[in-house]
Amino acid sequence: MLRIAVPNKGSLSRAASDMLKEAGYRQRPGDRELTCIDTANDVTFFYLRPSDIATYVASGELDLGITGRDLAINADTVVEETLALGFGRSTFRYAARPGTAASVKDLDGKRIATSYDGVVRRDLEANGVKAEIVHLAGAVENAIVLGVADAVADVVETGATLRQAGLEVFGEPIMKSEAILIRQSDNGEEEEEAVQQLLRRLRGVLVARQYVMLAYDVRAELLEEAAAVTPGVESPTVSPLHREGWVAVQAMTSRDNLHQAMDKLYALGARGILATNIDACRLLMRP
Ligand SMILES: Nc1ncnc2c1ncn2[C@@H]1O[C@H](COP(=O)(O)OP(=O)(O)OP(=O)(O)O)[C@@H](O)[C@H]1O
Ligand SMILES: O=P(O)(O)OC[C@H]1O[C@H](OP(=O)(O)OP(=O)(O)O)[C@H](O)[C@@H]1O
Ligand SMILES: [Mg+2]
Repeated sequence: MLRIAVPNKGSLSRAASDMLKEAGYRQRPGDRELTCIDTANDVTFFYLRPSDIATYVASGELDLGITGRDLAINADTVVEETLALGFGRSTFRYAARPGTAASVKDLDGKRIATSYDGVVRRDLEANGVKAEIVHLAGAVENAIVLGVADAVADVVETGATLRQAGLEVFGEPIMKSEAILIRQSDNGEEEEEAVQQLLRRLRGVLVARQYVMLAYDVRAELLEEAAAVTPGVESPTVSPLHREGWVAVQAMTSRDNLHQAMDKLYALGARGILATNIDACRLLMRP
């Protein structure tokens, strides 16, 4: 039976369970259960603090886990990123009172408050900066006004928390994060079929979220121009229409430029342009 770690609370918890449900797995009914057995798929899910998940996966006790890339890098253990899951996006940045610092180099000899000591230590080392790391469990933005640090290093999503604390980011982002699927690095074992299946299902969810199915009718002589607007993943499907000289086209189209594509098709003379959600899929996407 496959054993998978899922965040039990925090920013990633709900989205991780939702993604697994979309991929056809059973999830716990509430938010207090610590495990959930999915007998149909032969998987047990363990609900753990996201910052502990890399430790369990690295030890080999659990086969896979969902956590944040920043948390995985922050852990003392090494794990492998198997798949980026497209939610829980954030950046990890330094911040201080406006005008105090312009780059990481200005942190030499200063005190930096953070909950992510590992990420900060690595970044300071990479930049040859010697600074004191002040570990705090959370709400690190308060550390400057309360006098325990000169700068902070923390997760920034919208930037609202920093603004409220009167702080400004400075320097290059330390890292970009999102939720990722992790496994033990180099465990030397052939990937089990159950792992392959989970990966196929999660990739299917990613594609289903990213694409819509676009269908339209167009005059046959305009097909090449229309197909250039909607090339699909492999190639658009073209079917004859009862109406002489017209064809029906279907192609997967990225949500990001869906409306531009629909406008172009309409201008070209395509009609009956319909976009529908994809609920699930199995595809071989080119990288
Ligand atoms: N706005 C956000 N705040 C915090 N973490 C976020 C945010 N957006 C994305 N994340 C990601 O969520 C993970 C942090 O998970 P964690 O469970 O610590 O969240 P949390 O909301 O800070 O929970 P906690 O209540 O334990 O502080 C990191 O990978 C982080 O990059
Ligand atoms: O850029 P924003 O959208 O404001 O989000 C980032 C903030 O959210 C998180 O705090 P959280 O609510 O998890 O509290 P914590 O600091 O106690 O973990 C994070 O630590 C930042 O403080
Ligand atoms: Mg937090």
